[in-house]
Amino acid sequence: MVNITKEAALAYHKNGKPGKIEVKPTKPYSTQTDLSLAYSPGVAFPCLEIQKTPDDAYKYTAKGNLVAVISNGTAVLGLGDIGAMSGKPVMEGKGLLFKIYGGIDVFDIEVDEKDPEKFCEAVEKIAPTFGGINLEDIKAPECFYIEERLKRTLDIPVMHDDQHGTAIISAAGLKNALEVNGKDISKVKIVVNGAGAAAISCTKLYMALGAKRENIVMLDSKGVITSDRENLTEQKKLFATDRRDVHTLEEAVKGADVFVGLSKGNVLTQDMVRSMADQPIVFALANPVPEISYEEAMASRPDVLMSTGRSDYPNQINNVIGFPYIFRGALDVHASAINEEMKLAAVNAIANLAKQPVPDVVNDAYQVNNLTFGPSYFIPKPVDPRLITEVSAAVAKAAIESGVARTTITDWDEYKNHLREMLGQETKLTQKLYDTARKHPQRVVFAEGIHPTMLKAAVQARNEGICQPILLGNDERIMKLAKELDLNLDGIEIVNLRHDNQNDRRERYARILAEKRKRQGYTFQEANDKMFERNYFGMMMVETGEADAFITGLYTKYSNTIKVAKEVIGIQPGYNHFGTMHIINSKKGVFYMADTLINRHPDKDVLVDIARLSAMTVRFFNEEPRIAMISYSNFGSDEIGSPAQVHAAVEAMQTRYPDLAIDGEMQVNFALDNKLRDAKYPFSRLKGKDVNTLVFPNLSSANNAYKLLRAMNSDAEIIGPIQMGLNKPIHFTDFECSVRDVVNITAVAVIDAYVQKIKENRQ
Ligand SMILES: NC(=O)C1=CN([C@@H]2O[C@H](COP(=O)(O)OP(=O)(O)OC[C@H]3O[C@@H](n4cnc5c(N)ncnc54)[C@H](OP(=O)(O)O)[C@@H]3O)[C@@H](O)[C@H]2O)C=CC1
Ligand SMILES: CC(=O)C(=O)O
Ligand SMILES: [Mg+2]
Repeated sequence: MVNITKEAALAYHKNGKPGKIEVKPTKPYSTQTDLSLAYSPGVAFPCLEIQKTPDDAYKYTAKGNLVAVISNGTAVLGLGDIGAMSGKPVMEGKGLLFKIYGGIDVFDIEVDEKDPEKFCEAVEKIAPTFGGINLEDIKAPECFYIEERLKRTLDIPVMHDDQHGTAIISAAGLKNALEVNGKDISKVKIVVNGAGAAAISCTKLYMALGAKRENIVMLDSKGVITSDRENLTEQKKLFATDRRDVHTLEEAVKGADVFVGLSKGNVLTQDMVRSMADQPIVFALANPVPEISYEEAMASRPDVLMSTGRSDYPNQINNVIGFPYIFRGALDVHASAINEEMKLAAVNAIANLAKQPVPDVVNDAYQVNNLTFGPSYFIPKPVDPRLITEVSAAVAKAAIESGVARTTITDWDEYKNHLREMLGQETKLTQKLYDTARKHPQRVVFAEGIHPTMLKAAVQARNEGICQPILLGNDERIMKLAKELDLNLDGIEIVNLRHDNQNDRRERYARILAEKRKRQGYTFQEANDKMFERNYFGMMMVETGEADAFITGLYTKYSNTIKVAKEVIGIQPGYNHFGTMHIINSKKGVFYMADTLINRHPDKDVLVDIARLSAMTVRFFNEEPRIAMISYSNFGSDEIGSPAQVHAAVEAMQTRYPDLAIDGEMQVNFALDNKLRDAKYPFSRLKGKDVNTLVFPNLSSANNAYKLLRAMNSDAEIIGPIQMGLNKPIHFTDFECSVRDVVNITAVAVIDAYVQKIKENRQ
């Protein structure tokens, strides 16, 4: 749990550029021509096109991806009516969340106007700027009128987030919490504390899901809303109870199954929670202070299913899990509204996602091993990268089906890929690897079946359809671990090499290896002993064709694996060395780096082999290599030691491959900036070319370069290590590889195996 102090929060907002968001140009602006296009005279042309065809605003301006977060500051979080400008940090915060989770740009607009008519007029006048309007923190009952009117008068999606964003996510939470405790929504007794924007809308949606009005008791600041109370607003009347035995919260929650708080902090006591029915659901959603703290609720009884609106506790129910994705889906089909169908589609998509296996990135973000559906995880986490694909696609589909979309989407896979790319989660390369592997799945042996990362990766690779996994290891221990991690091993073979059911297999492998290495002094007995080691055994499976690829390295040191690979598999003809490459899949492009793991102090000949292998591997990924041989010196400026070796390797490569785009030695900045390079070294063979391959002078520099990128949490995805130069698809992992890393390597191994098979068939 994170402890946020006032000082830290103020410093966060103040430091650097004050506030949290900024506007950035999206078109070039460095030359006179750029400026003439961006502004006068060029800008007149799109203006006139839009005048003729208003929908062209989506084509020529930022409208289609721009949402206004508009508030008058009358119900800012649970802080109350603090005024328009005081609410600005919250509205900027919404802007930040829209951007990072939905890729949507936001102007936050604080309107100093409490009169609903005048407020609406202001919004209506600025609406042409935007593709959608997110109303925020406007108090009840005015918010109901405001939203209804703007929905009627505007032809873009308008949503009051505190009403519907909250309703969608809390309804998904309620649906799942009821699945956890096995209760029926039509029978549960629900107490809603609060009768404002959020509470009314949430309760309406619970009823749409099956909750019964007669089972609901709602309270406002004056206590239980009974039907005999005077001066009730229209919205409160909808939920006024005919019961006369309850007046206070304490009385209302007695025996209740569900408490939903959308009111203010610290109004629910531990005794009240204790008085509720078995396995009570407590959603204490007031912000920033919930109706009861997470700690207090959990200490009151062990069976409580607890949520708050805060990100620092489990089961966060907060509209952030809804609004970025709801607007994303609505904007992408130019929807004219956000309707009930779209809201229900979002509820179901969010609820279903919590039941799917959780990706590593989410476990890592919360520093846990294994989030699984249950009492402390029944709502997806806001950082879950699948929210954008699942929720936005469901919303967009519902908009199309319910007739409010003005454009359509036909290829949903492509749409989802586009969403992933937009957020930089997935770029084409990774997608291409998975798609290719999926078309040609192979039998992949995972050496360390008992390692949780490898076990999860094997299961995920099977789920992705990219391979038929074979796990090496003790079957009982693997099955026990799978049970603990809630993994299904259907379709995955386990080979316990100590008790292999193919009785003669170890012996058979030993004979083959001994025969192959007899001239290196190998005896059958030595080879037989080695077959008790997973790397020997697994590589022999590939060597004999009983499997297609092998993944190892989570437990084993490279030096050991390298030795075994050389003995069992051997280096490709025409090479004396092998190496590894890491791929940096960044917003700047895809870069290939070698040798990142194997050759510690390469001399000229080793560097030549690494450069040749790199060229071959880059072509394997369907790209033409453009290789910079890296050093701390440029084109001979340093003439001794490592730069001289690199220089000699470049000369050898250029002589041997006159058409290959390779040059050096050069520093990394010259490699990656061709303008800089061309200006200073116009003679280079790489003139005018964007380098895509970096061959480093030694292991320390290559290894540190990719690890530095990883440690800096850059946007780049790092794929690898990718083995280059062995006779068969034997691939290695890092000790610290994540599940995703291992699955990525598996995809590469599968393609590697498939390509080798094609080559063998041709020969
Ligand atoms: N987790 C989430 O995603 C979200 C949380 N919220 C939180 O919900 C709360 C309400 O927000 P919102 O609906 O927008 O605000 P509103 O101002 O529209 O509504 C507040 C409601 O709370 C009632 N209330 C105030 N004090 C009490 C009390 N002691 N007991 C019972 N009811 C009380 C008010 O009663 P009366 O009608 O008598 O004035 C009113 O009905 C805030 O704390 C907000 O942060 C809101 C949206 C999303
Ligand atoms: C989360 C939110 O919108 C609120 O508390 O007002
Ligand atoms: Mg709000």
